[in-house]
Amino acid sequence: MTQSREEFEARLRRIGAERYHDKHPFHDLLHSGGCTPTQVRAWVINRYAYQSAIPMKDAAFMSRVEDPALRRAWRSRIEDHDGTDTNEGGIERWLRLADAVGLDRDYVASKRGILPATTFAVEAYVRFVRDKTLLEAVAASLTELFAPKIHAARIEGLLANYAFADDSALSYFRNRLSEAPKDVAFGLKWVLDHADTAEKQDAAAEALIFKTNVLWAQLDAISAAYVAPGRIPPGGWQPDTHLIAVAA
Ligand SMILES: O=C(O)c1cc(C(=O)O)c2c(n1)C(=O)C(=O)c1cc(C(=O)O)[nH]c1-2
Repeated sequence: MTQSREEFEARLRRIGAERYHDKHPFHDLLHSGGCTPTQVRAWVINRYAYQSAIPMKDAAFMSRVEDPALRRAWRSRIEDHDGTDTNEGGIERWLRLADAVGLDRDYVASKRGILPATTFAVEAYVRFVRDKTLLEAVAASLTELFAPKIHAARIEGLLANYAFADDSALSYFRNRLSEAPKDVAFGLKWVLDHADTAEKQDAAAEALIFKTNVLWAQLDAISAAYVAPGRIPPGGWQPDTHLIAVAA
């Protein structure tokens, strides 16, 4: 049976409450100051896979949109990450975080050393957005409903617990606090407007679940490789390599 707008929105929010990666133990470790410099660096390196793929998935999305108004509403997402003449952009901000934790930013940007499972998860998201319906693609982006809370917790936790953390290092997250709400307000309304049958609502909910799995799998991969006992897969970043002379 088709759910009302309100019921369907509540269903989407429940998916976040149950499955979003703020529940992952690696985030508790990171935000509470329990990560070693190696674990923080492993997270920065691997999360770059996600950061660098986001504008590519948004470009993949836009390449399929016939409606100029939808493309116009969407394109700021690419600029938020890639930057403009007046905005350095999220990718550059992420590389500043890499600098701050003592990593060679060229190594991070090269994406060598990213864990296999992280790569698979991120590629699955780009492919999902390229291949599924537009409704499923927009619904998958709605994990951003839950992101501002984790970004705020991260700013607070990192500032309190790590010497590397300052306004410059954490500017990525502070910017997302203002960028994400505009994206998600648009995306949520679009999904609620377009998921007008039970089948479409189910597909949108499944897409959001898929996306929570993309996020969760990345943290599982980092934990399996870098949290004790820890087994780093062949080709994964080796601790104490590709550093610059700054203490994390
Ligand atoms: O730090 C996080 O926990 C987190 C999560 C998510 C998310 O929920 O997908 C995004 C981001 N950050 C983020 O910074 C970001 O730019 C972003 C874009 C998207 C997307 O699916 O289009 N998700 C996220």
